[in-house]
Amino acid sequence: MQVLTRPWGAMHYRIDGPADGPVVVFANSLGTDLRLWDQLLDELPQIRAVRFDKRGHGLSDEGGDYGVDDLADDAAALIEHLGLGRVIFVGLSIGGMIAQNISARRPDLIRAAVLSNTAVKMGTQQSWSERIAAVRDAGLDSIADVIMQRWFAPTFRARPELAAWRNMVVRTSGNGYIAACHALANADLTATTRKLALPVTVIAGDQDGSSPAELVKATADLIPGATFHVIPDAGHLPCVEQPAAFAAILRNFLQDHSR
Ligand SMILES: O=C(O)CCC(=O)CC(=O)O
Repeated sequence: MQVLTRPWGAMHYRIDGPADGPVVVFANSLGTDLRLWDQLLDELPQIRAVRFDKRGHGLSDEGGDYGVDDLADDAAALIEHLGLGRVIFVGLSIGGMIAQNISARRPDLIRAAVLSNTAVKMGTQQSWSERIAAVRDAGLDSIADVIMQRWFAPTFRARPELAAWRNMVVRTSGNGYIAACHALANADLTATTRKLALPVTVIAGDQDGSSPAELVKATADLIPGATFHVIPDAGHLPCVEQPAAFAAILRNFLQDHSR
């Protein structure tokens, strides 16, 4: 078990893959922990994968109130602590906001970025306030079924693994989830993301109910030179539903941009 001590508490992380593989750092989404990337990493045994549980998720401490800047600072601290040099950074949803933010603020640490199912701004103050109130009043269990509908296409929702993904959401700390909702409500990365000056590829799912493909494409269109891919038969977590398709995109991107 590996932990980096941050001023707010313990941040859990994990490293897999060969020491001489291209280093890829992964940031996960709201209500998921670093197991989000398990299926994808089965497809990519050649990479050195560094994953972490952001504050309030997985095995990390809750970490109080924070914004996307703070989450990006946590990722930067991990990259520096491990002496990883300049990495490829892959982030999904709020993890994709971390990827945009760290790419803009710490280009000394990021060689290229993959933005999955994310945008410069997600949701509205009202939608996040409603979600925060629901979690505060009735817990994550009360919204878990609706989340599963946004996350997964119907074929995946019929699979037995659905129960495990639902459990992952329900077992997330309520305080941790609410703090991440506040960070999402307050984040608008338009000004910095449109000035990104590194290679970026952007991935959407054609059935994403949380960050629809058009929203994701609008962010891709803002970034000079960014490429854009839509993965078919995938909702909000294409690395889970279509790991081979996601891995093919990442493999090509790594070929062009690692070392
Ligand atoms: O997944 C995220 O990080 C935020 C977007 C979202 O609202 C996901 C969901 O539908 O729960």
